[in-house]
Amino acid sequence: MQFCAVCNTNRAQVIRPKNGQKLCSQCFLDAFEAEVHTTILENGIFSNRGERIAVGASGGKDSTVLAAVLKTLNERYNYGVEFVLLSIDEGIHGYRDDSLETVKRNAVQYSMELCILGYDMLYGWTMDQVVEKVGRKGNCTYCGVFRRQALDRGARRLGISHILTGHNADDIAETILMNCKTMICPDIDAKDASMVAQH
Ligand SMILES: Nc1ncnc2c1ncn2[C@@H]1O[C@H](COP(=O)(O)OP(=O)(O)OP(=O)(O)O)[C@@H](O)[C@H]1O
Repeated sequence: MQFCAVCNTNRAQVIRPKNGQKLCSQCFLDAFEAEVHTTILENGIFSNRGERIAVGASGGKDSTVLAAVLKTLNERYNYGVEFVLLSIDEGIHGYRDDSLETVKRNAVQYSMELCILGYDMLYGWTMDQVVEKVGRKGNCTYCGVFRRQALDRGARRLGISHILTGHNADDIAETILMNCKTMICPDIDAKDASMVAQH
């Protein structure tokens, strides 16, 4: 059995990809929260007390962790800001419906206001209808562009000028690989790029 590199008492349960450190779950949570807090302070992310800030909430693990850690730190360090969950329903049957249920539960659990906006409300088309019209090829590109704009429009409707998203290091690596692919490796597709990013 390997012991946690920080407390040296509990069993190590996580290997941190960024530094190879083996930590128990409590020490991992402590380190993660401390790093997020430091990033918030160093970058002056919450400089306007009383400001309402949107959290892009997809119902997936990254944005759920984001909402949870923001609630914890806002209470612990009294940033004095208010978070509003903003969810975009692309209108993809059998895909977003389930995750929106998670967002609704999160809103209750974290006591955050929730705003759900659909592509149908914003653009007059659901993604299912777009696919029916243009086919499957390239539909992720349409969807990604619509989603970014939908988050902007949603925030404007709420009178909010800042949006936080749960993009992580893998997402950034994937974006870089996808942007490079035409130059260095034209055959790589999004799934391959994502797998490379994770390694
Ligand atoms: N439908 C959505 N509504 C609101 N925000 C979204 C939506 N989809 C994505 N986002 C925001 O963009 C971030 C990155 O989205 P991406 O599609 O890469 O999902 P992901 O990396 O799987 O994250 P998650 O686990 O939160 O779904 C999410 O963490 C979230 O903050």
